[in-house]
Amino acid sequence: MTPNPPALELRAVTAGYDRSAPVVREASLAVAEGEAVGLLGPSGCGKSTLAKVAALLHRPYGGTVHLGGVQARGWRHRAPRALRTAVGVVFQQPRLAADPRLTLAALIAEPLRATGRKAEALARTGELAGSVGLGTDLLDRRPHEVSDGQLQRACLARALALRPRVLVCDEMTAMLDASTTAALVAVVEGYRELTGAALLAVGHDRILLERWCDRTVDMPGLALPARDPAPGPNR
Ligand SMILES: Nc1ncnc2c1ncn2[C@@H]1O[C@H](COP(=O)(O)OP(=O)(O)OP(=O)(O)O)[C@@H](O)[C@H]1O
Repeated sequence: MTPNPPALELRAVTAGYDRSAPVVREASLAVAEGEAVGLLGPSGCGKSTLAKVAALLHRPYGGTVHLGGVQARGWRHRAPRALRTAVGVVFQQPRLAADPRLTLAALIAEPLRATGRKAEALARTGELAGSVGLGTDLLDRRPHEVSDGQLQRACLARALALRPRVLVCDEMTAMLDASTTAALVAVVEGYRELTGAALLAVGHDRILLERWCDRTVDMPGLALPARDPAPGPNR
């Protein structure tokens, strides 16, 4: 029997913000269906950049991204809907990731509305809020009227709204206290148990990621060894 393709696969991805000096060079990584992989590495090594590439939010200069064996050929809004909705993402700073004008209810329902599922948005917003431990009394508030932890719960609910097969958590708990961290990790694990989704969790906290994930990888180790220079005439 042919094994299932990885839920997420990055092949020799080169990415960054200046083509002449990419921050990620030929990074390769595969996350199997149902697997949780922790991505570790020092600050500034390019973890978030790679996470954005994996979530189809940042176009790489080279290499390919595959979701469930399907190669991505567009990025951001140009990515085909089936691929865009296959991956959910939660960032470190909920205040940068959330539109300050939206109520938490509208924030959570954003992906459902954006994909034309208005009735489902109405029906499921309360359930999604409940699944991340957010009281329905908070749903009419805007981001500036809730705590970072509450807002991050709403961002996690938004990421889960379309039931993604892959969840990318980029330092999701870096700004949160220990009990909120444990609660959000438990939500992600509950979702994965229910759906078999794969997880790419990015962070600095080796202890947390080693406890949370099936395995961890170190960002510098993802880069392929530099190619040997082309042999010269005397080699
Ligand atoms: N939008 C951007 N424009 C230009 N440079 C950027 C941008 N975002 C990140 N960088 C630079 O790319 C490099 C890698 O950043 P990235 O955020 O991917 O690293 P990181 O490993 O996630 O860091 P940290 O652990 O501190 O979050 C850094 O030198 C950073 O300054």
